[in-house]
Amino acid sequence: MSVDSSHSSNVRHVSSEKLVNNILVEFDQMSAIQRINFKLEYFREIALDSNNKKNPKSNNKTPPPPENNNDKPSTTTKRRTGSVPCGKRTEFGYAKDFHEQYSIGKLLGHGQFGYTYVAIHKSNGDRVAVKRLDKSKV
Ligand SMILES: Nc1ncnc2c1ncn2[C@@H]1O[C@H](COP(=O)(O)OP(=O)(O)OP(=O)(O)O)[C@@H](O)[C@H]1O
Repeated sequence: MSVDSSHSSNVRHVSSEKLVNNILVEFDQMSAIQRINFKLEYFREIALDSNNKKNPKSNNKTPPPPENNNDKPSTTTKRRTGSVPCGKRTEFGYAKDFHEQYSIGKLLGHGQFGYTYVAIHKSNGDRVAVKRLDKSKV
């Protein structure tokens, strides 16, 4: 499955869109088990991040960062497993111009976080499933 983030009204920069497109092309090539692991890891990241935002000083299970190490920002939510570092810009080598390459077709269905459409590659006719995410929900 692929994901198209451009539906969101608060797209901040092109690199972010590129990252999402690249991640989703990778996702398209994963096996069912890999997709499940990807989703689990993704939602774990969101839960961790949202917990840290809500309770920055709370007594959660994440150990506090070492004090006064150096001037670098804290990395308490460091990724532990998985191959796609959510929130970081990663170059997968795929083109970012999704809408140049694909046209969006009919709606296939929807989940909690967005709607899934058929997308057709404009030059070779390949059909893929594209998930359009509302960024306010992730
Ligand atoms: N490759 C596909 N081919 C046909 N239909 C698909 C495809 N992928 C998804 N769909 C349809 O889109 C619906 C939503 O898919 P999606 O993967 O977003 O579900 P989900 O994982 O439950 O969503 P969420 O994670 O947002 O809760 C599916 O129930 C299915 O009907």
